[in-house]
Amino acid sequence: MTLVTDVRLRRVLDSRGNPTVEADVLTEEGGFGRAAAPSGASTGEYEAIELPAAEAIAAAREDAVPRLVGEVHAGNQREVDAALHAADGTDDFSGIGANSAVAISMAAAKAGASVTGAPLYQHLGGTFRGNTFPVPLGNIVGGGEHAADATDIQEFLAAPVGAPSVSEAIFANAAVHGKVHDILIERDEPCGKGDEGAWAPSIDDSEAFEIVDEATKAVADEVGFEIRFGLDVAAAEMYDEDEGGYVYSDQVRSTEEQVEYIADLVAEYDLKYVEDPLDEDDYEGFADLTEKVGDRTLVCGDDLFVTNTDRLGDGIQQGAANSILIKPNQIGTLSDAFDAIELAVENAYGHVVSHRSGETEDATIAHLAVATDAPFIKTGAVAGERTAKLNELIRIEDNAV
Ligand SMILES: O=C(O)[C@@H](CO)OP(=O)(O)O
Ligand SMILES: [Mg+2]
Repeated sequence: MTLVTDVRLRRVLDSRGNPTVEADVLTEEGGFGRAAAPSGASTGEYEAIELPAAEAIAAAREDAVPRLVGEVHAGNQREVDAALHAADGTDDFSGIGANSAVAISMAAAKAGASVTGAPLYQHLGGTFRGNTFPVPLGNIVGGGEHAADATDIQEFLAAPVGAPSVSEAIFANAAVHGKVHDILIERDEPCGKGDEGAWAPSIDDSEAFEIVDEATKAVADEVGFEIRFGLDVAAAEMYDEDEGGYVYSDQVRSTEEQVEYIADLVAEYDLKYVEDPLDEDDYEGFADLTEKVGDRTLVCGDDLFVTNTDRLGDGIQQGAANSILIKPNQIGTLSDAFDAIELAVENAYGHVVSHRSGETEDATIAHLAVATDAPFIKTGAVAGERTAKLNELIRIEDNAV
């Protein structure tokens, strides 16, 4: 019923204005799915390889499309993703590009869903999904690789943990984003936005903590539920062995100092979430910090784990982090992302489904989060390519997909 009859690939724009891969998958019975690959800026060293879009498309047309058309069923995700791996022939998707792979993998899932008539989250997660929703982590202020002359820490993320519904959580994050703008104007700190729509003022991290703390508290008072906040430190981008550790604008912190610094921030601001607080090779540092603060906050591995079951397995063994960021394009297929989620869940690690800094209107990750009962989703607070996912969550909640 879902035999693939055609796969079409094209270059489209991502939110940074770069070309990315869009895939259409067509099946018997008129099934159709379309999806596009996102793209990172603070990419992890161990991620699957993204090729230039034109190159990825040419390679996929040559090697993958013949293994898909007339050969696999879009409704059988493992069959589709195994064909992508076989076509690629490497262990990091450097053959056809993780961007071609993930676009085809997600488009096939949508095509499979369209034939059965089920919403994508239900096709992926089964009939018992759709009643629980992730807490959206909303990027409010940021810098790092996502904006020049802004904070050292890449993302300050609102976490509306007490929201009674996902839509109220989403609107609360937008309100925090608006409140931060008001405070910045009061402080005479006019600014633009970074790649994900977060404010990117030329302030230091300590001022950003003050402002985000004030804004989350003010909005929590207005809406009447708890809003905490968290960070993506993206520490691998700061780490420089030759400099002796983590290079901030005003100082260099050794690994021990970095662990202490983050633990102090968790205590002082009651942080709900800390992503990539240490370098992507430092399992030990992650384990130290998790030991110190893991009972009160989520310590999340993004560049550390890169949605990869081998790296997550190592982390579980060493007690490094207590949650994993899930980015399908880091690993190349939905099947691989599901494997990482299953391993995490089996080991009581939380999973946080995530966008990339370069995004499209594609809303697959909203469905992936609901399908897997993810406790959190990180997909921005404002900006069209971010609201595409947030508004899809609102529609899923409203049974309108
Ligand atoms: O570090 C991150 O978590 C992501 C998304 O916020 O950024 P990028 O896509 O640039 O890796
Ligand atoms: Mg990150």
